[in-house]
Amino acid sequence: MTAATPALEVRGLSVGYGDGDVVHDLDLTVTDGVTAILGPSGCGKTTLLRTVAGFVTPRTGTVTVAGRPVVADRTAVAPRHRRLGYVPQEGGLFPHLDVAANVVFGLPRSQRRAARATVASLLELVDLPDTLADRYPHELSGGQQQRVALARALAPRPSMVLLDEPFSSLDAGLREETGRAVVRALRRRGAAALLVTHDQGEALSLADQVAVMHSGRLLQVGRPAAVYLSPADERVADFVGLSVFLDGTVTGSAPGAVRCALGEIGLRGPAPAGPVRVAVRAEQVQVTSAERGVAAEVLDTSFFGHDATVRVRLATGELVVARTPAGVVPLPGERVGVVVTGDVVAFASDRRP
Ligand SMILES: Nc1ncnc2c1ncn2[C@@H]1O[C@H](COP(=O)(O)OP(=O)(O)OP(=O)(O)O)[C@@H](O)[C@H]1O
Repeated sequence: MTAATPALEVRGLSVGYGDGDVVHDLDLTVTDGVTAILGPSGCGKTTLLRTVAGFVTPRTGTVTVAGRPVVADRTAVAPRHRRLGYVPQEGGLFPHLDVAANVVFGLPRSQRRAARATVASLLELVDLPDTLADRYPHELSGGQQQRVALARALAPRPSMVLLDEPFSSLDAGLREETGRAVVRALRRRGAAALLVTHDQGEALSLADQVAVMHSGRLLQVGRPAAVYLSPADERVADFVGLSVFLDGTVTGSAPGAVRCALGEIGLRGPAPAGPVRVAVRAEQVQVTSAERGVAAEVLDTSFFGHDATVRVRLATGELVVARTPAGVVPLPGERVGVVVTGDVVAFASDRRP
């Protein structure tokens, strides 16, 4: 594989189990690094991952791993020969084998015996101490189990690792720490990764590239900031981040601006002239004193510690959500003013989800 050879190329992939397809004519290129497949439950993320792994046979399409076709016209390379690592949701460690035996399990039999030093270096790779080598999976925390599962997946030096919701069973703090450790290990090893998740925070914070999936199709593939700041359509804006959508009009009277119930707001990126749907991120909405901004009444609030969300109803009837600092949360029923900071994106009105 040369530096220019993508770690993974998927072209025209359609996959179904019965009558209809659950993945439709999908294209995806992973150059290197971590690509997150982000989408709601049932959109086909796991099916895509399992098809790349070779556990599911597609109806049509091709899959190329590090320049080598593994699914093509008359080719279907067996899963174990695809040079891919696989980390399932709950690690999938063998309960009757200790950590060392689990880690070397993916290596050819001839290499397993001489592997004590290999075990130590693989555990070090995932930031675990060698002292865990003799423990059994039930003697490890959930985060440690996932790191061992990654060490096992990386042992045969795959060009890419497939991770299926690997952190979903971990609690919030552990999830973040384990996620960072896993990405560090992948980078150290120079392995690309496809990470399936329905957690947008995980996708945005861990991945180099985010592919937003909906009903078996990819709506947008791009860097995390691009997907967040310039969503391709209303469905992406709705699924990634917390937004409110308001009817608006791009009149052209103020260039690069849109008029909606929150006033006239600058536009980020192009928007069609005429009626549009305006996406305003909750963190762009400031709740202030009633004398300022657009008049509103507080409906309810949710306190999260690091911040809070405040749901308000505008005098025009529209509901708007604001993300506010946790120290200044107004009370339900309070009359407030609402101000938008920064630019917004807008989509043609006929492209509602
Ligand atoms: N083995 C199977 N046989 C039949 N239908 C299946 C099978 N596996 C998945 N499906 C269906 O295919 C669709 C996509 O499922 P898939 O598991 O790929 O989605 P997902 O996005 O990974 O969902 P989740 O996040 O809930 O795991 C769903 O409607 C599901 O019911």
